[in-house]
Amino acid sequence: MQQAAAPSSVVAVSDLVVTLGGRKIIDGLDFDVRRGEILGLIGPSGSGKSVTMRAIVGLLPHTSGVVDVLGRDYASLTRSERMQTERNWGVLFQQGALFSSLTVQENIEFPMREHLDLSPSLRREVARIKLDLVGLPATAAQRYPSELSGGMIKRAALARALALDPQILFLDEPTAGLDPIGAGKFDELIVTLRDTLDLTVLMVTHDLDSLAAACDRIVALADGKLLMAGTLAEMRASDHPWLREYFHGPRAHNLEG
Ligand SMILES: Nc1ncnc2c1ncn2[C@@H]1O[C@H](COP(=O)(O)OP(=O)(O)OP(=O)(O)O)[C@@H](O)[C@H]1O
Repeated sequence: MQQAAAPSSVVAVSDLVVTLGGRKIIDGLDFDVRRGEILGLIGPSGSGKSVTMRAIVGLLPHTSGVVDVLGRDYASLTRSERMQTERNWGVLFQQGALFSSLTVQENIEFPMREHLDLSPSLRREVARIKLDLVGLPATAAQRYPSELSGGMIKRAALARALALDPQILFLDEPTAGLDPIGAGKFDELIVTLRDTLDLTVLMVTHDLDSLAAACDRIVALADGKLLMAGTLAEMRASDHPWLREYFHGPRAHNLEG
């Protein structure tokens, strides 16, 4: 059954089914992302978190159901309407997915070239502002991704995701591969950006510290279905075996007390 998007929903996923290679990966999923929140998407490995994110941003087709972004059903849009809608979101893929043959500056400029009609000098200027926003020095602009640390790659990819001043950020495991201090700083950066740029954020994560430090709400998936949606406190109070193990297991010691 399809649900009407709540007024505050920036993303509303209704009865989503995604079938890949003949297998139902997402199986009747419902959840929404509310304006201004940072929503953490969790679940066991292979439960369909990345597929869900890719289906929302139109990189994977869905078999049935509705993905409504900013009040529009993405699947029903024309090509030019999709281009317009895509300007409203930025995506940070796992491992950053920067173009290795382009400098950081060129990577950040890439979405601007695709979507905006800016002069080269204005593009350069905007790219420098985005670099500054994510806490990278101006000297990083001329470097290639292979010359950056893992943390710098994440920040550069975040700068690229912010290139078009999006309303929504989609982040796929943003702190994976970062040391705990770097991961903590990245969480802080996401919260600061959300607050200063009025962003709404959907973050796929396995990182319990990120859930505690950055996320307002959490959606848990299992086998492509919604397990539970709620706050960290509500998740921690759940009796569901996977949620109990996840939120009260040995790795959850920072959340205790
Ligand atoms: N393009 C594809 N074609 C076929 N199957 C796919 C494709 N992409 C993902 N899958 C399958 O879909 C399932 C869910 O994958 P997904 O990457 O969404 O999991 P996840 O919850 O993000 O896992 P992890 O936490 O390990 O990153 C997996 O079984 C995966 O093999």
